[in-house]
Amino acid sequence: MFKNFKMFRRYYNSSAKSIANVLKNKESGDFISVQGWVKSMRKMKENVFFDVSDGCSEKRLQILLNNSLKPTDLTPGSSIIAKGKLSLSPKGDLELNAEEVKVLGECIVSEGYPFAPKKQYNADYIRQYLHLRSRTNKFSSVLRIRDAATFAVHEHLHEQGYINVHTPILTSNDCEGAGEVFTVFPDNKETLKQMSKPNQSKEEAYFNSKVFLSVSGQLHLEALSHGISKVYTFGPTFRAENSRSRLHLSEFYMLETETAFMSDIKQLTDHIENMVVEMTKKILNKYPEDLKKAQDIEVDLSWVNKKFPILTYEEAVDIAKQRDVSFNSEEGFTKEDEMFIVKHCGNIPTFIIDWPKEKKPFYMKECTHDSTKVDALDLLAPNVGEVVGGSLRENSYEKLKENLPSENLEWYLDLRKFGSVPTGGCGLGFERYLQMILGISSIKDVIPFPRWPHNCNL
Ligand SMILES: NC(=O)C[C@H](N)C(=O)O
Repeated sequence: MFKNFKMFRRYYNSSAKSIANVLKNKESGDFISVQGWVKSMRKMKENVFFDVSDGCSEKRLQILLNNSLKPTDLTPGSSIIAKGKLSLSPKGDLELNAEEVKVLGECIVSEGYPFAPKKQYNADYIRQYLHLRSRTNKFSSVLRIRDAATFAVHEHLHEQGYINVHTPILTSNDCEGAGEVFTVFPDNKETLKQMSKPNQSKEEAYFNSKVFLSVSGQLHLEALSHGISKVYTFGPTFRAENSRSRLHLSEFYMLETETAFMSDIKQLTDHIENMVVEMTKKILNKYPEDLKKAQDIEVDLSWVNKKFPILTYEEAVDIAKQRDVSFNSEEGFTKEDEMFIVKHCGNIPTFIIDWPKEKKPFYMKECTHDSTKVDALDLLAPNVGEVVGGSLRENSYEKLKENLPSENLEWYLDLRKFGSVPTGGCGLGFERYLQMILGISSIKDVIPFPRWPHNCNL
């Protein structure tokens, strides 16, 4: 069977190669071993044919095995390791003529395996099996695109000279001031008893102050941007919103950047536009197949070659009034308004700038041309509405002191005393970005284990 001893050794000593690697680097006649899960099977007179995927790429390898060698527990969904010689199928694709197939774990369909081979299931059905979701073709493509987008974030920002920093998850500030925080304190009664001082609430016993899961890394990022001028953080953030909508999660990932020496809102819109476009182009170029497979609907991404429109808040209000004459600017834009505005601007992600001060948090910089407005922005995207929020930061010590919401933030004022610089920053909702490029309706379908009210069992 083996032409010489060297080949024999190579075959039996080689550890299994990834399927993408085999298809890229091996050729007909090579002896290999691969491992993965059986996706579908066809039994013919002499041979059984089955497709194997290891999930690390969208690629599959067809394996053919003589019926006499077929293990009885070889079924769709089982995990296997196969050894044999590559050859070309009649269609010209590489396939494996297996000499040995070992089933590592049988997929016991009778135990209630929820996914039959080749059947399409809708997202609501698949979501009932979060622990088994990565077995489906669609969700494994979503996960690989999520990984590609993560990589694109780091690659792009490093190309632009940014430094990645880790901001804390436990924090005593509610950056956005919206009161949507999860409070953290020890569960252990003994620890609480030991640590509580008289008249102290149990929420304050451990850290001597109330501590929350971070709603945003911004304030810490601002602190770091005063020594390292271009920084970003990319991690989980938490919001205790009572929302079960298709666009909200209790735990989501946010990419936040902070740039020192940034003093014009145009610099910030350019930075965000560049970031969103370049990330998307990287994914489009490197993972076209997975992108197509992960998309719920065909998404028009031609905006990567267009300029993002910029509207003032007033202009956006005028557009929203065309949809609904009774638009109430007190209540702000609804999701429907946001979608309408984006559609009105040609389904290209659209910035809204010059926001009324009372609609935005304390840290945003007053516009020089109008003291009732702040240099804030929202980026609205097709399919999701707001995907990025950001602003120039108020760097006047006096103005900031006047508006500071809590004494806990004295340190934040220090930043304006010691080598203060104008800075600008933003936060991109990572899952909403994925929804936007994948046309996926529910945010719960772009994150492996979504958390939302009444749902944190797995
Ligand atoms: N870093 C940012 O500008 C994001 C902002 N703090 C937000 O949560 O919307």
